[in-house]
This record gives sequence, C-alpha cells and structure tokens, in this order.
Amino acid sequence: MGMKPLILTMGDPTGIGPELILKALLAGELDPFADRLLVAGDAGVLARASAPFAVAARFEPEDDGTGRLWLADRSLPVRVLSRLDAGRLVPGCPDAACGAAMAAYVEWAVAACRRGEAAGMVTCPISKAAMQAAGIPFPGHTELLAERCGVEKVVMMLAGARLKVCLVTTHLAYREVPARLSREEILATLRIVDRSLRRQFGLERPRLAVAALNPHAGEDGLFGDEEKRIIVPALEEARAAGIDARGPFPPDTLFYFAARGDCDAVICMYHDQGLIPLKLLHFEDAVNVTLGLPIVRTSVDHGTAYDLVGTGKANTASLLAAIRMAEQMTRNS
Ligand SMILES: NC(=O)C1=CN([C@@H]2O[C@H](COP(=O)(O)OP(=O)(O)OC[C@H]3O[C@@H](n4cnc5c(N)ncnc54)[C@H](O)[C@@H]3O)[C@@H](O)[C@H]2O)C=CC1
Ligand SMILES: NCC(=O)COP(=O)(O)O
Repeated sequence: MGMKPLILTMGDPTGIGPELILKALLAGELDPFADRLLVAGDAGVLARASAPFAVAARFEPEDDGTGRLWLADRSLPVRVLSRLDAGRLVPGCPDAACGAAMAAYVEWAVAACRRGEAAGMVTCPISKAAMQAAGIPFPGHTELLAERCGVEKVVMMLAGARLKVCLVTTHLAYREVPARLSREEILATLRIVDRSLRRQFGLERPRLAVAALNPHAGEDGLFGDEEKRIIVPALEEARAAGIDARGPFPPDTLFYFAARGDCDAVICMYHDQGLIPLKLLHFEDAVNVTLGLPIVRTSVDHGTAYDLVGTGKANTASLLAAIRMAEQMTRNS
C-alpha cells in the first residue's frame, strides 16, 4: 500500500508560493519527496509561475479535478481547487477571488488530513489581508487550523537548528498583548510545547526557557508587573506538573544563551519577540510548525515575498526544510 500524501498548499496565487514550488521542482530538490507530495492549488497559476525559468511548465489534466504539472522531465500531482484567470493576476495584488482560493487550498488540505486521507500538510504563504477581504475570519493558517480541528489552543513554533521559539500570543496588535497574557494561556502553551517536543521531536525532557514581557524581567515591578502576577505563577504550576520550565528571563540576553544550546525552546510572549531573533539566525531555513493539532502542519517561515515574484530569486530552503520536517513528524506520529 502506498504512503498517504503530504499535501503542499500553493498559498497566495499572486505570491511567491507557486514560483517556489516550481523552482524546487526544476532543481530536483523535490525528488526525495516525489512520491509523497500532492499540490493543492491552481494549475493555470502554477503553469505561469515557470516564467522566470528557462523551461515552461505544462499541466496535463488526468481525471476529475487532478492532473500532473510537468517542468522539463519532472512532475508533481496537483489537485485543482481554483481556476483563476492566471493571465490577469498581478503579483502582490490578490483580489477577493484569490483570497477565497488560498483559503480553499488550506480548507481542503486540513479536511483531507482530518479524514485520514493525507499524512500531513505543508503550507506556502497566504496574504492574511486578502483572506480577510474574502470574508474568511481568521488572521492566519494557525487560527484557521485550530478551529477546523476543534482545538481551543495551539502553539506557533518556529524552528531552526540553533533556536526554536514558541509563541504565547500570535497575530494581534502589540498594544493588545498584555491584556491577552494570562497564567492559563502561558501554562497551556508550556503544556503543549512540552508534550509536542517529547512526542513529535523525540526530546526526553525538553528544557523550556520562558521570556519575560518587560525589560529586565520587570525590574522587581518597576517596569511592569506581568512577570510577578502572571508569568511566575504559570511557571510554578508548570514545574509542579513536571515540566522543565525556567524563567522568566530578561528577553535581551535570553536568545543569546538559547542559541548557544542552553535550552531546547524559548517561550515568547508575542510574535516579534520570538521571530526577530529567530529570523536573524535562521531566516533562510527555519520552519513554522503548529503544535497541538491532531494533524501534522508545517510551513515556510516567510511571507508572500511580493517583491521577488517573477524574478526566480526566492530561496527554497525554508520550503524544503518544512517538507522535510513534516515528513519526519508523520513518521513520529
Ligand atoms: N505562513 C504564512 O502564510 C505567512 C504569511 N505572511 C504574509 O506575507 C505577506 C508579506 O509579509 P512580509 O512581512 O512582507 O514578509 P515576507 O517574508 O513576505 O517578506 C519580507 C522580506 O523577506 C524577503 N523574502 C521572503 N521570502 C523569501 C525567500 N523565500 N527568499 C528570499 N527572500 C525572501 C522578501 O523579499 C522581503 O524582502 C503578508 O500578507 C503576511 O501576512 C507572512 C508570514 C507568514
Ligand atoms: N510570521 C509567521 C506567520 O505569520 C505565520 O502565520 P500562519 O502560519 O498562521 O499563517
């Protein structure tokens, strides 16, 4: 019996996703996963995305809604989920139809994973604004997937070889962060990260370092009291539950020590607290993985890179790392 496919969603039709898939295919970088991948996307858009390369892609429809995308002597199976007018798309200008299409790829993939028909999903970047414009009420994949899987809390982790960061809060305005932090949220994050690193990443006793919210970890309440009021109680409860969680550490020095190997993951209070150090070290090859889902989902660590669409210059390393990690995780699941 063949292995279940890993679904690769194409992402924003006007973004870098389609071109990255073709670039990786042409370079033979997808060869190790050739029997495993199934692209969810738009055949016309994918075919046009070969424009920056020396060879033109062509799509051979097979039967009902599927087909093969050929580029030179390599090919990938595609599940066709939208039929946009590819010739009229402008890079970086997704309209509502594009927003609906990029959401449809993700919806189809998560449903296939939930039905047990796919082993996992790897996502190319979407435009959060275009999805919202299409009436899809989620600020990102992470929140959509949590809802579709019926899970209340998931954790966004970005992982590179030297640093892993896990976020307590994700897509929200910076000014809303303090109000969204609570002992329960931090504790739930610690529990999910601890469990996932054990089960899916093979760590026996993950060492989790928790970042403070405020400078100098609040300087004994002088620069904010979230540490005393919220983070310390969450840490105490986590430790009582057998989780190796330490902190709260002043954020300005924590990432230096984490990247040196002093912990297995850093728990960050908000998006950019974690993603700035992560991308400084690992922009090219980090993977975004959603922890706490009943399915496997990984993603590139970057966005739609509109400025690179059509140049052929975008780097495929994060996409390949995301596929590799998803494959690994399906073996550990
Ligand atoms: N997982 C997802 O679906 C994500 C989606 N986004 C979306 O992407 C859009 C643009 O976001 P930005 O903050 O501008 O981030 P971005 O990652 O698209 O671009 C930031 C910079 O990184 C460069 N870059 C991105 N990917 C690259 C690659 N593969 N190789 C070389 N250089 C690359 C771009 O050219 C740009 O200079 C937004 O709509 C955002 O919501 C952003 C992050 C993740
Ligand atoms: N910057 C990371 C990011 O925005 C990831 O969002 P998503 O995976 O939830 O779509």
